[in-house]
Amino acid sequence: MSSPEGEAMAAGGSADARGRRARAEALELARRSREAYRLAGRYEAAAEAERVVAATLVGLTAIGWRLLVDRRWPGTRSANIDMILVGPGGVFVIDVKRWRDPPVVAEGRLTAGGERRDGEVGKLLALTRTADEQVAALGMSPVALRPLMVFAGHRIDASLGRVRLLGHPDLVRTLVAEPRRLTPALVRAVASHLAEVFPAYESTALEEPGAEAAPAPDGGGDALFRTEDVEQAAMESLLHAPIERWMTFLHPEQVAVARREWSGPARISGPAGTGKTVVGLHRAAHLAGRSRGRLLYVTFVNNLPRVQRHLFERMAPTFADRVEFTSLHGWATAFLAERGVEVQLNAARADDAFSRAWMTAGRDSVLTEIDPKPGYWHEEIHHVIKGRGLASLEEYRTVARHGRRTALQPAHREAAWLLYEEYEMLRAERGVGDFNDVLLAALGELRERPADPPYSAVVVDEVQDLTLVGVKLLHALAGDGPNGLLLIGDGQQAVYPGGFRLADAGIAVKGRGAVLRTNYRNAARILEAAMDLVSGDPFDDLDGPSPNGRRAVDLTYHDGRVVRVDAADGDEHDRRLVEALRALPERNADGSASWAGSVVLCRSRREVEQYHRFLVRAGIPVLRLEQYDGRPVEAVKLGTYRRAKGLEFKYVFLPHHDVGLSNGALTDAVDSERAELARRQLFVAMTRARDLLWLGSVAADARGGR
Ligand SMILES: Nc1ncnc2c1ncn2[C@@H]1O[C@H](COP(=O)(O)OP(=O)(O)OP(=O)(O)O)[C@@H](O)[C@H]1O
Repeated sequence: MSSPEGEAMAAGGSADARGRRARAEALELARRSREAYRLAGRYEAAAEAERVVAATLVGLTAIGWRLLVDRRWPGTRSANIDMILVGPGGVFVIDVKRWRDPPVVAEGRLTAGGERRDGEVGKLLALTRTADEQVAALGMSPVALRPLMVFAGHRIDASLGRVRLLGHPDLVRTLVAEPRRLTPALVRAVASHLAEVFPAYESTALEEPGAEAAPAPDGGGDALFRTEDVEQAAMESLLHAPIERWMTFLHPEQVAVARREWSGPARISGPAGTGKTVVGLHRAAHLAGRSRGRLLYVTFVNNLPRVQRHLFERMAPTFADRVEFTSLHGWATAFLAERGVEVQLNAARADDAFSRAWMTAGRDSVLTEIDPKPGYWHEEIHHVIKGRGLASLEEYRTVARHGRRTALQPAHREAAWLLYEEYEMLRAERGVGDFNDVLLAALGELRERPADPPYSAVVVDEVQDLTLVGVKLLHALAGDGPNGLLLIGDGQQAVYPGGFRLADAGIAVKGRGAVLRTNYRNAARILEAAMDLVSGDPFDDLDGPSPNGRRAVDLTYHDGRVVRVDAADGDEHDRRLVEALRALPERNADGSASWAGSVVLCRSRREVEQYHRFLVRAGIPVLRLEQYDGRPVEAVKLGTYRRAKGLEFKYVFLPHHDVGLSNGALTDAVDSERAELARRQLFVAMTRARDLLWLGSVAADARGGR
């Protein structure tokens, strides 16, 4: 996922220039609004407050906004919505209200003078949906469209779902302060499109120049709004980095997927970098706009929800408090705590129980014929036996171990089951649970009593990394209702062994799938290098196996480089890494390298620790991915391949990238399985890079580095 790395600093130029621009905009707005006010006096026998609203909106046209007045709404019966305003902050469908009694919003309802006025909100929403459809044809996401009720003569600032309610004194300031979404050219293009699809009843009187003008109110522009307030609002908008383009515009096919009606659980798949998460986020916003309930956006890795939440807050601030971003384990732990169920999660003590179990039931068993190292069997227990929630040896005997390439004989399955039972006994003796226990307990609890209030939709990102129990849990949470469960993922990027078919989880998605095929992230050379690595590897993609790793992907052209460094020894390797980091093309104002868009990724946590110390000694600021939330930080990010799931960076550095990959023909099935997993993990790391991929390696005899 892209983040506004580096853009914040570039936003709007120097502080002085921004200040001048904000002041100029405020003055121009005041001047034009005064003119409009005088004109409004000529053409309308309008109340003073209404005249002020109209004048200030017209004034916005002097600073880059487009105003469409008195539109016809084809296909709708209520045609009395007043205006559509298009500007740097997006599209606003505006209904100006001239109520005698002040509007009141309480408990999700709109009233005035003690009478309910929800119908008015419903009407505005319905018209906004018509506009949603029209902008979708331009590839514009509904997140950039906001229905606005403006109250002449009253003061209010509230929201009812998607609808914002504003009194006229705060109107201009609020619109001007919006972060910038549309460039001037896009404002023109969107406004022209809307002018065509929503034709005017007649040309508006307000826009005609008048020969005679009524006098401006006392104090001129100050009676319409305070110029200083608008100046401050313009400054606020200029201080924020502009909203990334994909947060407003998608490929029309992506918009169609985000808005599609699905009668039950659905699935979005596609190779790395094809905008799966982007579509997932837009879909979450779309669903939030149509329902009143909570939504859950869940993924496996811990730090990704933080990054996604920040992206969503920028992209669709209106709905930010409606969507919960969380990791699966984070959600399950909070849910169990809410229900008063205790699971003493202690991964370290659970691992210790496994080591003991291995000593008694593993290391002298037939399992060593397959793999003498306990790691393989640890994974077998966590991803296959417990991860699938298997209840008996009988079940385990016949289960298809999707994603694990090494065949097990009945004797091996029996031995693995005994090891599992030993582990469970020792773990229980210690009174601790592992991650699977948390998910199993949450699933049991949910089956007994559903979540209250329920989620109206659950979006699962990176679904390929979940265990079967994890997916069952989310299915139990979302149910089989329309637009309830959306699974997003790509089997080629699975970084854990094991695997399952959706049918195993009782989830049917037939006929409700979308495949994305255009890579928007990686430069062609980077994607090519990554694809080369896995092109011979079949992979499991939840619905069934895929025969090989080379997939049809369309590329969006952009330049980029793959730099391969073959060093004679570890010291040279690391020296060249530092040189490459210092030579990054992006610079700070003082000419030093900008680290904001770069990441160093390692295979293991141990290696991360080593590189952390090394980079700090070399005077390079480091931010661990555990602390990264997607916002720009002037430091090199550092973490494991697994932690980098779902993220993206301009510059990606992979030291010792080829350790653990197969060099020749591997005869041992477990070794080839391990090498294949290592390739897939490296593939994930490589496909995080947008513009530069640095691949470090050391001649085999000198491997080991520092
Ligand atoms: N329509 C679009 N126009 C321009 N850029 C886009 C578009 N859609 C997506 N992108 C860009 O592509 C990048 C990759 O998107 P995203 O992270 O959603 O892909 P993904 O399929 O989830 O990737 P992965 O599976 O590798 O994590 C985004 O950060 C965004 O910058």
